[in-house]
Amino acid sequence: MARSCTTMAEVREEIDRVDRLIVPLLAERLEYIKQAGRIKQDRNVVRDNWRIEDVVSKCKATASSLDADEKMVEDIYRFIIEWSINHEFDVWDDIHK
Ligand SMILES: C=C(O[C@@H]1C=C(C(=O)O)C=C[C@H]1O)C(=O)O
Repeated sequence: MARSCTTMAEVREEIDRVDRLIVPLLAERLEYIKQAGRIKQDRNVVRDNWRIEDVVSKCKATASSLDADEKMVEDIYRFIIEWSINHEFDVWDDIHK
């Protein structure tokens, strides 16, 4: 799947290309987090532990199907989800102030 590179310039070109794919997806994901903060009626359900584990297990399954590093994916997703929950709390609090 990844291109075989022979120079660091090529490696960095590919990393920059991949990052230009990842960042818009992170931004789109965050738009849905904002909508969750608008839709949820109760502050107590902003953090849904069942859903956190559901997201992590689905992402690990995707990583596994690609033969990618499941632990890396889990660690990054747990960070993204915690960041998202903090942002969702900010959105919720702003709407209900
Ligand atoms: C978006 C939600 O809110 C939170 C954010 C999640 C995420 O970043 O995927 C998952 C669970 C929630 O604690 C949700 O409940 O689905």
